[in-house]
Amino acid sequence: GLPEGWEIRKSKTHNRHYYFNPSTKQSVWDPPEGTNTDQLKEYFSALKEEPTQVRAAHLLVKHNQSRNPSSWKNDNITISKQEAIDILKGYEQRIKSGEVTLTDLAQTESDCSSHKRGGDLGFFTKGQMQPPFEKAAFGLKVGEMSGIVETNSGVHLVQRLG
Ligand SMILES: N=C(N)NCCC[C@H](NC(=O)[C@@H]1CCC/C1=C/[C@H](COP(=O)(O)O)NC=O)C(N)=O
Repeated sequence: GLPEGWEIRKSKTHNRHYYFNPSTKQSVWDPPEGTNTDQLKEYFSALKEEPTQVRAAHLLVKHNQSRNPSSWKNDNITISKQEAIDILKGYEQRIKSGEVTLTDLAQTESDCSSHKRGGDLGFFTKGQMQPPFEKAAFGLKVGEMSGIVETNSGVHLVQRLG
């Protein structure tokens, strides 16, 4: 709901939002002339729903294109990305059927060192994890599990814990 050319920025120093116009380089604290204040209110209330940090567990299957194709399980991972996806699809079905939990399966099957903690990565804010993983984790409700997420580490299932 901002007039053409304006965008909302978050000031870290003042921990509040301001309005910036990249072409004129103007930055102001109050919404510029012509702002649709109802839409602005909706924007900020939606923003409040998005958490600043989440806690998530993941089950990672690495493959031969992974940035670090080795893990506690296997010091030389050679399976293809498609094979990794097929394996993860199998895990996904078993978790969805209620046969096992992601946490249990991650303990023995995840190629991440977090397997020791059932895949639990603890709380993290934006900017810490690779973007596709962050996008998936922040888009989940607590308890919800993602579909297959691809990062440079490999392919993952992600479950939000908190
Ligand atoms: N802040 C916390 N708890 N730890 C730092 C995480 C650093 C972050 N890691 C990831 O994004 C990958 C994908 C999601 C989880 C994750 C775990 C990777 C996967 O294994 P790797 O590809 O490294 O061999 N193992 C650890 O980092 C990154 N920016 O690289």
